Amino acid sequence: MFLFNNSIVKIPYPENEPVYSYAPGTKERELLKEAINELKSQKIEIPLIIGGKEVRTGKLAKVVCPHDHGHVLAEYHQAGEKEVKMAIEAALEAWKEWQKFRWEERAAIFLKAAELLAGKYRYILNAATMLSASKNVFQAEIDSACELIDFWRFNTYFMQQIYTDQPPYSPKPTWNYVQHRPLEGFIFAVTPFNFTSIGGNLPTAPAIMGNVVVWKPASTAVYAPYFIMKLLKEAGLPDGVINFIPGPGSVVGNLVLKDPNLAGIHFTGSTEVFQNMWKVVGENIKNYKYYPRIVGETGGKDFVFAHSSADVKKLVTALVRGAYEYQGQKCSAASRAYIPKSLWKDVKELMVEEIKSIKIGNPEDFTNFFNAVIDEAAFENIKSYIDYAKESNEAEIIVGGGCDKSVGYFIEPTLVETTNPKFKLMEEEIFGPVLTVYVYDDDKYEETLELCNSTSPYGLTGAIFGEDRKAVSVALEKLEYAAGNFYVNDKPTGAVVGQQPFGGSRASGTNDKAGSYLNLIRWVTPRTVKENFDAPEDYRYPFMSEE
Ligand SMILES: NC(=O)c1ccc[n+]([C@@H]2O[C@H](COP(=O)([O-])OP(=O)(O)OC[C@H]3O[C@@H](n4cnc5c(N)ncnc54)[C@H](O)[C@@H]3O)[C@@H](O)[C@H]2O)c1
Ligand SMILES: N[C@@H](CCC=O)C(=O)O
Repeated sequence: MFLFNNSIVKIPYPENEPVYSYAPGTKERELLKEAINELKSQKIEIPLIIGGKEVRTGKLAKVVCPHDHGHVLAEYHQAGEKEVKMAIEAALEAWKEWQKFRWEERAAIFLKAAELLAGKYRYILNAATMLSASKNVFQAEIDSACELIDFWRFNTYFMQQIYTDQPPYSPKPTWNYVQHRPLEGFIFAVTPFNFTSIGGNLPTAPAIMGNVVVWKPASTAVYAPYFIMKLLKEAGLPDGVINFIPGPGSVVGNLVLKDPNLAGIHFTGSTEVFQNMWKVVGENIKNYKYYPRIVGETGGKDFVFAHSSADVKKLVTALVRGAYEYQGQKCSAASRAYIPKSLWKDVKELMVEEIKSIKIGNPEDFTNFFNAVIDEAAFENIKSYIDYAKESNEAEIIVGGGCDKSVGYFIEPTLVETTNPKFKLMEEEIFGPVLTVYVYDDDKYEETLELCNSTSPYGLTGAIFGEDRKAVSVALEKLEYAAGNFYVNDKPTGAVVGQQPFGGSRASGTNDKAGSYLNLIRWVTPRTVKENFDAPEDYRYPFMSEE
């Protein structure tokens, strides 16, 4: 199984996967429609995958289309205590071989996975994401196809960068070098519902670096991950390197987190869940064999801040895309905006016109820009914020606000204006298509930047719009810690692997930047080796000699 190769090989220089258009008449459109029809015509059964084997528990849960919740796409088996133990054992068993694989072999597996996804799996993964997460074709393509392909191509490249990073100096007669070993133990990957690519990246980033993984996907995102497991097997990933155990977060999480062999957590999801996981780790710290690495990207309250010199059309496009693409269910989505009084009339008029033109419905109809939110719990939570705004005398719904869950979980793109810059909707993450605007006096630019910086506990993404360079510079300075991904005259969403490493700090996470060497470096434990080619033979130092 090992490649005997005495050459120093190089990973191909990665390039971002092109985004297909799916315009009428294109081949990709035809293939995607075929894949959608195929998935819709069947109800599949999704097993757990432990040590490469399919495991069925009989404790079944449903996968439905959020835009048509009567349509069941699959039933999946849920893990309990027995399966959690089996998954950890299978991972630890696989560790013995996997950590010995040469890095070129690991790279080859993930580069092949990228090609499989760029080719025959592209349509199945996109169709699965459209149907089970309610994404339009463009949102599916940039996520489940392009971003995941990019993660695999770029991460293998970054792996090589990490391995080549060596101590700069070895004075004669010594040779110093660093071996970037995988962690001892297993990594617990816990993934969110909203990005298939994050689902694929969190277990594979540690695996690329030679680690073994127990993967718990979100209960609302089991469908597309199941196809990722199939793809990885076809790419040659050995059994047991990644073990797939869907199940209730609290049940699976608590069991895994207390295992003494836990070497790391790779999490993306809400701040609350992450903080609880950290707490469990803290409470069990004496029981672990190693200090678990904790990497988590969590919530956001992302902002767009406009200066009076902003271009109104560009600002409005960024607000509409930033707030309403994928129904605002991106951790990076614009959910609060600060607009100067001098621009508000024009911005408001154009926003209302644009929002009213947004076509809402099933993603299978490619003319729809906007689809459903993920499930009933999300629907009720988002609606509660809209109801709160409706009832408040500090806010007004400018457009939208309608909610209907009779067929699918549909919430209209909603624009709220508030007179209170600390209004609840300006502070808390809603994770839905609700954008709240605070209109400020033009001459209070700097004070309002400070307000923006101190309003929410998060620090994920943000954007400044303005043609006046001095105003942009002031914003860059005043908002230095307000966002881990900061945009100048661009929307705060849509980071691309290899271009804008992604993540935030404050309550938004550990900022270990997905899609960069900064993330991969968390999955190695370096050993420094000093070889001495001419070791001293006398313990005495020269200064001790007699004159
Ligand atoms: N910063 C980022 O890069 C980023 C990216 C995507 C999503 N997010 C955040 O994710 C959230 C939305 O995703 P979600 O609804 O899937 O989040 P969530 O926190 O509800 O769930 C995330 C994962 O945690 C699991 N989980 C829940 N309770 C658990 C427990 N006690 N122990 C272990 N695991 C547990 C869930 O089953 C799921 O797999 C938003 O807050 C969003 O901002 C952040
Ligand atoms: N990386 C994505 C957000 C991921 C979170 O949901 C973006 O930049 O929009």
